Amino acid sequence: MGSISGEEIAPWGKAEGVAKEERILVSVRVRPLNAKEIEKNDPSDWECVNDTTIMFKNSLPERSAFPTAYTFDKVFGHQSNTRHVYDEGAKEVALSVVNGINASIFAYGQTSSGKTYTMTSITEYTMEDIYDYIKRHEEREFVLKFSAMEIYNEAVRDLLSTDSSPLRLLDDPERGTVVEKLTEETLRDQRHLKELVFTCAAQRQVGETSLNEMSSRSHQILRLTIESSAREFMGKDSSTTLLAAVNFIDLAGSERASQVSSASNRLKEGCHINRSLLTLGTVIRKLSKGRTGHIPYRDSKLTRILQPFLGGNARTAIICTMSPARSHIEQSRNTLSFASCAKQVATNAQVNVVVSDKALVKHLQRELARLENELRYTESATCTHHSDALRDKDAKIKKMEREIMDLMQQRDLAQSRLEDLLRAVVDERASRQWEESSHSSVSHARSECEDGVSIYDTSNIAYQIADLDSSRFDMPEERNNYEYNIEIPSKMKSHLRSISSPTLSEQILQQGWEEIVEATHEDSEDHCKEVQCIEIHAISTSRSDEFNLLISDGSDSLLALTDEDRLGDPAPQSLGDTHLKPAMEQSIDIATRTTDNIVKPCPDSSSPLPSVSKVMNSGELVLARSRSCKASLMNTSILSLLENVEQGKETPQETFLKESPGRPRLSALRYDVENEKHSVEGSQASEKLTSNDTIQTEDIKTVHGEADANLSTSFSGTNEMDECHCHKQLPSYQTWWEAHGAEKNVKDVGVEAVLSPYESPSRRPLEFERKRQEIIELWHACNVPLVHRTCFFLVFKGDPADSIYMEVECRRLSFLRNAFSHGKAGGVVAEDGHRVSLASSSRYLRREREMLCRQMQKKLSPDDRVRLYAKWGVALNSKQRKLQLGQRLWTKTDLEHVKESASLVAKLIGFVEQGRAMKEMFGLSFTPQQTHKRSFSWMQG
Ligand SMILES: Nc1ncnc2c1ncn2[C@@H]1O[C@H](COP(=O)(O)OP(=O)(O)OP(=O)(O)O)[C@@H](O)[C@H]1O
Repeated sequence: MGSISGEEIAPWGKAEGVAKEERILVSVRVRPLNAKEIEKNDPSDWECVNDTTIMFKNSLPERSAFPTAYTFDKVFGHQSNTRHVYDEGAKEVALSVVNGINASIFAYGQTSSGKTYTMTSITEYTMEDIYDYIKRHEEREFVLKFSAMEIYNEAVRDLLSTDSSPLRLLDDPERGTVVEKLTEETLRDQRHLKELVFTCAAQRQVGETSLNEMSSRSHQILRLTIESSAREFMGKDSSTTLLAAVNFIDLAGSERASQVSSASNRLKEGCHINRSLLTLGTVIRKLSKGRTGHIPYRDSKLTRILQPFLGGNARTAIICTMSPARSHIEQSRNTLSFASCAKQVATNAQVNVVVSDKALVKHLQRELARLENELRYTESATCTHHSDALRDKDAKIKKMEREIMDLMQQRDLAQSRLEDLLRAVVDERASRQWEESSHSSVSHARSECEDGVSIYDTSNIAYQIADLDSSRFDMPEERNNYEYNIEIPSKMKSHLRSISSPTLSEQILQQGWEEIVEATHEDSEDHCKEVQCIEIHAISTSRSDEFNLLISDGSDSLLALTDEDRLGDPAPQSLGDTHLKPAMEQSIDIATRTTDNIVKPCPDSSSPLPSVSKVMNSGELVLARSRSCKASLMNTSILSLLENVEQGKETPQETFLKESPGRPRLSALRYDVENEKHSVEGSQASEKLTSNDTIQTEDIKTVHGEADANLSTSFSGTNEMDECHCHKQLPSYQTWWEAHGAEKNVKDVGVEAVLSPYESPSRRPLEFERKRQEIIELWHACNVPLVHRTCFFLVFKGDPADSIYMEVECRRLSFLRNAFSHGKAGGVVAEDGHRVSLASSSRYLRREREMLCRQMQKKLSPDDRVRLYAKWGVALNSKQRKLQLGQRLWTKTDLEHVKESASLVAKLIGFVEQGRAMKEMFGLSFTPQQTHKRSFSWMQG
């Protein structure tokens, strides 16, 4: 140190922009006791024990908060001269300016501590060294500028101007705070500089204080700005300029105003001085803790102007001056405390390189070219990546298109095969039926039909073909509960219309429909269980004297019985006319081909055929449908199950099995019989039937015998089809159905429904989930009974063969919901004139929940109930807990809730899954059947 050589200067441009963090260089200078202090015998309490440590000589009182020793970068005792202070405590920092680094040298201390004394000399030494450096570096051209200002009473004054009016501070986006109109003299030489410094000293505000006759009452800032450029490159594109400034800051005294006994203007100065110094102290303290948070540079003009030199882009040295006298102990401690804080402050000085316009343009052009290169490389890399990705995607798309084509071909093939199969089945059956019944029954059956014969189709698709062109649903008057109907598929209808014999049409339709169902199932063997059983019951009603030829299972046949029938009118013992016998025998044959679990319903000995013959002979018959076993299940098994549940009976699995797929009539009878017990209109016939609960073929015989007997007596000879029955009592349920868009909804339920959504094996699980969720929401929307929901939910679990049932359930529910929502606020009108509405179904739901509550008492142990209350969020200390639990079931549509609800309801009703038979029971029971008034039909009002 001590001199500046060319080597000390960073190579031009190399240090450009490189910030170097370093701490402020802090030194303390203790002046000698002055004359006054000596005169007052004010002892010196401070001793510089070495060049970095100063100690308080006297012992401190106990528990004193003040340290006895302070360490700084440099400590100068009273014997140190200013040259030494400069060399050790300021020179290195100050001369950074010639390297393009900003620098500032502060003098801080109380009045009369020697700030001006020290700073004046340091400024002078620095100037000398700078000019010395310039002399030794002729290869560079230097431009020196000098400016000076003072901040007096928070006003900035230009010390190089005679105009003492305060200057404004401006915020420049590039240069920071700038003093407006501040004179900046370009120095001609060193002497010029000395003159200016002298001028400043003369201009500076001084006054007398109790401690200093020539006290500097302002903060003085002398600024020397140095620009330097290598002469070699000057005027060339590559020329650069170093630009930096060094500040010499002689602060005003840091003492308290009270310590300065002076005139009133001194007190005012003190306030302003202290304000600036207070802010300076705060800034230094905050900077000493890091640059986090707000630094209040703008709180004073001093800190605002010096902001770049305080913890910023500058090297900084602070020389703290102090008096050793005991009388100034407090101020000395304050000074040392400030110095300690300043010691922690770090700055980030960097070489400030000014680039010429030409050089700047060149530099920017180079930078632009570099960036463009980078961009091109990135783009090409990205393009390559994208084109690869696109190729992959194209390949995938092509592969998927091929797969789609394959699947579509498979679908078309399957569809074509199915249609062929259907056509073949229907044709075969039609021709067979024709042959078997071609003797005489055809013409007779036709005449019967033309007279108003009502036919139920086999698949529980009830329709009436009194007029084939306008088939209507048969809906006996006394019915007040309904299930849904499904329209016959259009293909089947057209076949039906093409066949002249209604009886055959009915049978063909029946069998054809079953074939459709069979065709949609992978295992067609299972569907051979679907029994066609023709039973003929002659029914006479006292009101209408109508004759119905019923092809029916036990359920419907019983339901079709009028009061008079049930009262034991003798059945005809023989039938003279056997027009329908071949057809019925055929049906019976089919029935006998059923699997073992199906009770053969029509043994020869007790076949209803004689009765049928009799009825047919009368010419006043009602042809009831030959219903397959599956048709009966919906009306029988579940309903009987529910009835049993209500009556506290268990429904053992084996019983259910017996009653479900293979014993349609018996289960129906049993159900009806039990219902009849509760019916106001309980009949004698029913009572007879209740005497036998065991499911035996004999029962069936008995039942049929009874029925036949009834039929014989009810045959009272009316040759006309009751108009009322045909047009009023059977008020075109189909018309109602069609009017509500049901035909459109359901007519294609069969084949299309099976083919479309489930045609792709990969889509089946997804499609099933979607369909099931749709159904769940429709149940919710239509207030479908919980038992129905439960059974359906538990039965259909995604087997591919379930598709038709799911589709049918979905469509009929959609129809119902639409009917409810489209101007059917009062509900939909069933053909018997009863209104079925959301309100009525809601009432039913309420009753159903009450029923389930009663089951909870019977089926669940107290522990089970407590567990369930906890699970379902029913407070244990609340009242009517079972009812609360019941009311929580099936109230949401999320799958988890539905599963839980179904599980609990199934337990309560003793539900046991019955496999395919159970499904069929759901799938094809679409007819708006009247069941019993106490049935659980979910359309019940
Ligand atoms: N180190 C020193 N050696 C000898 N004399 C000194 C020293 N320091 C200061 N003095 C003398 O002390 C007196 C006060 O010094 P100076 O004016 O520099 O104090 P100051 O801190 O600037 O006071 P103020 O804040 O009131 O301006 C001067 O007469 C000066 O000559």
